[in-house]
Amino acid sequence: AQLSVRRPSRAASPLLAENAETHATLILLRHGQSVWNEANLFTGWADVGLTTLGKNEAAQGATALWREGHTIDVAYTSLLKRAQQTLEIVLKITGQEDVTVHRNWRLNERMYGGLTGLNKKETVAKYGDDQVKQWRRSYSLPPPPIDTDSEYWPGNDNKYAHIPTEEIPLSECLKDTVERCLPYWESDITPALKRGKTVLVAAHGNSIRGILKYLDGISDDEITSLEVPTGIPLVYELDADLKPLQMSGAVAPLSGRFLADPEALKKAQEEVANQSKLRYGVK
Ligand SMILES: O=C(O)[C@@H](CO)OP(=O)(O)O
Repeated sequence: AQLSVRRPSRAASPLLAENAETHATLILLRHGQSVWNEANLFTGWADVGLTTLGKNEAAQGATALWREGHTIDVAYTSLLKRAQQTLEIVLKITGQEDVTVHRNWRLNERMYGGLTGLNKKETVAKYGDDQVKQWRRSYSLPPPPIDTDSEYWPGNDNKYAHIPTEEIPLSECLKDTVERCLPYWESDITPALKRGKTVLVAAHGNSIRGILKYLDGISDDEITSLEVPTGIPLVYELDADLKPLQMSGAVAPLSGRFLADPEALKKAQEEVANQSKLRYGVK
């Protein structure tokens, strides 16, 4: 059944500085925990589904959005099922299953190259903390390329048969991810935002980090320490030039706000960073 949604007046959001006027709303959502997140494996374009916890995270994110009364006009996601499943859960729980969903490979996770399928902590044990940190978070140094014989090279997956071979990555750093995300941002997402729509993008940790770097003008250095947790919606209000408005409750360097209490958010962000720290957890 359609849930009733309370749409706050756009021009009078209590979360915005006085005189700031919202033209469009952008909601970014990383998928819930995937089977490979759970196993602590480098994932990238490997197409794995959500765990039960991941589905619950998506449901919690959906509830947080529903509580705030967001009415989604149009939704975008990647070609990977963990993001698609998350989006489906959100639209179902918020009673908005009729929303049009656009899927595009340019919103995929960063392609993890030769690291795809390796355990993050085992990789640290083998190559060292510094090397893995660089591979995970350096802005412009890509991990080693994947072998084109590998089952994880997207060129061997018919889902990507429509993409020219030279555009199918062998490995990507965040800079590469930004460069392949932005053309889609400009061609397909920007027009909806320009028309004042409320847009939901269900994507991935690193494709969202790339969009945030662009939106908030975050430096190459600062982006290395920004983590995006699973299943917590991140809401941006944009002005008519699509510049982000500073929202109260936002944590620098972001001007949008995560729908989570600050302590829970910090803990979730630290957990992402700690996935490649040997002394944390068991996997
Ligand atoms: O493995 C991946 O594809 C990503 C997201 O899960 O991991 P990381 O946070 O290490 O970049």
